[in-house]
Amino acid sequence: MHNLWQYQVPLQKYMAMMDLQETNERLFYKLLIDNVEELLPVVYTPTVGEACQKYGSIFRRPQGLFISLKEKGKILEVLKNWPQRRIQVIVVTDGERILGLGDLGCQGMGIPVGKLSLYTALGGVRPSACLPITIDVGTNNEKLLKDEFYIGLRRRRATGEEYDELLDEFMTAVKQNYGEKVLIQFEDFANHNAFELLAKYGTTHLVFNDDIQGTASVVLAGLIAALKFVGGTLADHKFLFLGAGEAGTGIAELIAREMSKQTNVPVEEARKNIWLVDSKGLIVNSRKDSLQHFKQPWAHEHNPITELVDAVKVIKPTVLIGTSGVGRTFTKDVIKAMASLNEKPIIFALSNPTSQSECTAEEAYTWSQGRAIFASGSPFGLVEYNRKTFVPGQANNAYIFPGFGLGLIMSGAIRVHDEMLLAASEALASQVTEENFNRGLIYPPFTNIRKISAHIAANVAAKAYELGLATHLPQPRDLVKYAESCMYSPTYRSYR
Ligand SMILES: NC(=O)C1=CN([C@@H]2O[C@H](COP(=O)(O)OP(=O)(O)OC[C@H]3O[C@@H](n4cnc5c(N)ncnc54)[C@H](OP(=O)(O)O)[C@@H]3O)[C@@H](O)[C@H]2O)C=CC1
Ligand SMILES: CC(=O)C(=O)O
Ligand SMILES: [Mg+2]
Repeated sequence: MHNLWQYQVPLQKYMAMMDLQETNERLFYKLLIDNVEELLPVVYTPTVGEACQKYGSIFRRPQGLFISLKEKGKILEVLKNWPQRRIQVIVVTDGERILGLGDLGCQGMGIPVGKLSLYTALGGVRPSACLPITIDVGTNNEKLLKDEFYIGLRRRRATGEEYDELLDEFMTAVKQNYGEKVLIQFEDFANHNAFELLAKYGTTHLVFNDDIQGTASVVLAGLIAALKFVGGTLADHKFLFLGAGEAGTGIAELIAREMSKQTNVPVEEARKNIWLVDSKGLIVNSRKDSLQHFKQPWAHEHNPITELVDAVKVIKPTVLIGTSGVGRTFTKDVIKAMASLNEKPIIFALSNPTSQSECTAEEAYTWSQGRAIFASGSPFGLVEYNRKTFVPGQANNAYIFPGFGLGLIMSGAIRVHDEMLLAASEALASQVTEENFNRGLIYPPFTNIRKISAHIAANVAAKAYELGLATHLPQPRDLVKYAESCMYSPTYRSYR
């Protein structure tokens, strides 16, 4: 830590951490686990975003496997080049939607690398069982195509059949090489591929889309905890989203399912409490014909509204969630409108990295006169307002996927089921202690994350057994203890 503190610039700290991961993996994980709150923003959002943007010029060595269009027909051979054989989790991206930073092509590799280091540090999956993969089908980022340090194919993105065939060969090769119990986490694909990949491979492979499913689970947990402060059940609340893509519609659907479960109303009915705004305005029935399929369930009967602030005033949400990838879109007028409608407005600005956050923590607290229940995707520090200290929450899927993955691995699950996402949410929400609530927290601190992950893993595994999707039999009696016993720990022996 003393060495790291020599660096002032976050990107330099990131590079120092990546060097450490390469040269002394155990120390890297020991450091990350023991200093998780300080180092998460270094190896993960926001710094990993900058690292991806500059990946070509800070490149030292490949940290994961690159599979490009040039390897078509040989993907199985490429997989066999990876030195580790017993892989349990693959995080794969094609780099088209890296955080809220857009198409970063092959430079998106920073994301699978970062996510997998959290699988180990936060969820205890062995580092050697983790495989980061970037599929290089080109990039439409003109700046990168002209950048002399760009590390990927210099061509525009493959689409249609060319893309589908490469992905299909990849998915088949993974199953052939590692069996059906390897977890494939799709990460930061653009939504025109993400939903289809999940639907296509969800019935044949153990796949999980972190942006759609992991985000939904973490936000639902935060909302369940937030109800302690605002009162009522989910069904008593009205939700408005800015952004109707993977994160937005994924969260909306899980909330609707939980509502439907709690109140015994059909999910179609529950959806009516949830409204979404995209780049063209409120999603309403009159737009139905031109909407992508994942937006269709949210096209309710209403007049068109283009401005968010007007949508807030008319829809009167109690919860406002930002999943637009565009920074500073929760303006003073928007937050003030939320605060005039609600005693305690729930405001989540989920877009990453910090530059893309819909508002800052300080803005949310000051513009709501200290009444907002606020969480963001990237971390914000404490905020002082009116002689009170506010602790913003971090609603990031990093709370969920490490424990979720561990639960799948330890039960030998062969498919992911939506019920498991609800199980993960409930486990996370249950880990918020009375003491946390007294400090105004809706998420437990990351310092306890390994214990939290063990609880999430246990709940997810229990669901896998209940649904008959687990293959590791018999079911262990104490799943939390079993989860803890499965976790990799970078311990140092004492020779004294
Ligand atoms: N906190 C967390 O754990 C997570 C955060 N995220 C963050 O969420 C953001 C979005 O990700 P994702 O859902 O995958 O991206 P998508 O591209 O799938 O969706 C983005 C959505 O935002 C809409 N949008 C874009 N610009 C505007 C605007 N100016 N006003 C209103 N709506 C707008 C788009 O509209 P249209 O459809 O019309 O183009 C689209 O519906 C990213 O920044 C990402 O980092 C994602 C996953 C997890
Ligand atoms: C956190 C995350 O997965 C994202 O911003 O895409
Ligand atoms: Mg992501």
